Amino acid sequence: MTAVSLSDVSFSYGDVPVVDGVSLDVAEGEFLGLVGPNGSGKSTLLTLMLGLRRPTRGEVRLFDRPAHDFADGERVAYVAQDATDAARDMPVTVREVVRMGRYPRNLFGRFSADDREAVASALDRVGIADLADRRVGALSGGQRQRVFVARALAAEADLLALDEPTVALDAESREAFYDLLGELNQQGMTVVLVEHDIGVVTARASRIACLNKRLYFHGDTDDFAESDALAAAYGANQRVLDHDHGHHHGNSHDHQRGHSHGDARAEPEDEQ
Ligand SMILES: Nc1ncnc2c1ncn2[C@@H]1O[C@H](COP(=O)(O)OP(=O)(O)OP(=O)(O)O)[C@@H](O)[C@H]1O
Repeated sequence: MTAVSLSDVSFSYGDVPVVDGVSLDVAEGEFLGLVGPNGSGKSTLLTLMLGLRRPTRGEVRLFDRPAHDFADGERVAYVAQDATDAARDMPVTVREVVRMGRYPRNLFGRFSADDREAVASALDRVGIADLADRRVGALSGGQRQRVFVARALAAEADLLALDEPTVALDAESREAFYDLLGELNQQGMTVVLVEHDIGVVTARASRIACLNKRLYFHGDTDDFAESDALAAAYGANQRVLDHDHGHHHGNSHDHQRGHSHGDARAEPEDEQ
């Protein structure tokens, strides 16, 4: 089955168009990397995919139903860009956050043995079982991201959507986190990941969508490296070099400045 299907989707904030005529499908079990320059509409497209915004034109379907029909937390888990910042001040434990995955609409429900088992198993799968009783605010950024993934697993989500989840992490933690996403994808989870570091995405994702308001590329990761879509989407004056795995990048400073290097090699073009 198709997890997400976008047909000619456009979106404007007021009269400012930010997504223009995007059509693409995400198959169940796929790992899609959504890349593009800052402000290219990636986060907006992700929220459209999840039915959190309605397109100004076109249609979005999730698991063969209109995306906006989905209840909060139903089949889909979303780790927003600022989720972990907000969590820093929450006076709750790791276990309590993961439990929320069991009751997206009923935080005060009674927990069955099944629920307890699902929470324990989710904590275990993301490797933070030993942190279950710690306060979320007392964790590292990488550990906190795992809490949100565990909550998605406890909710038995079929689609995990993440928006630049490792921006605040150091290089080692981000690699470990993406290894985890890769493992979950191997186990059947559909993953859609917005990430500005093209090298990281091409190392993990099976499919790439490259966006700059419109779609410049959608296809297999291997074909992306060969295509000139990257240069076209990022515009002239943007030189993309080989990814240097030993080089630390991807911190918030990098993020604001622009883009890290990708495996894909491209020369600037005159387009735009
Ligand atoms: N709530 C909003 N109201 C008005 N304009 C917005 C809003 N959110 C985003 N925008 C604008 O829409 C455009 C696309 O933003 P979006 O956050 O989707 O891009 P992005 O590719 O995810 O960017 P980044 O990589 O910087 O996170 C930008 O020009 C942004 O300023």
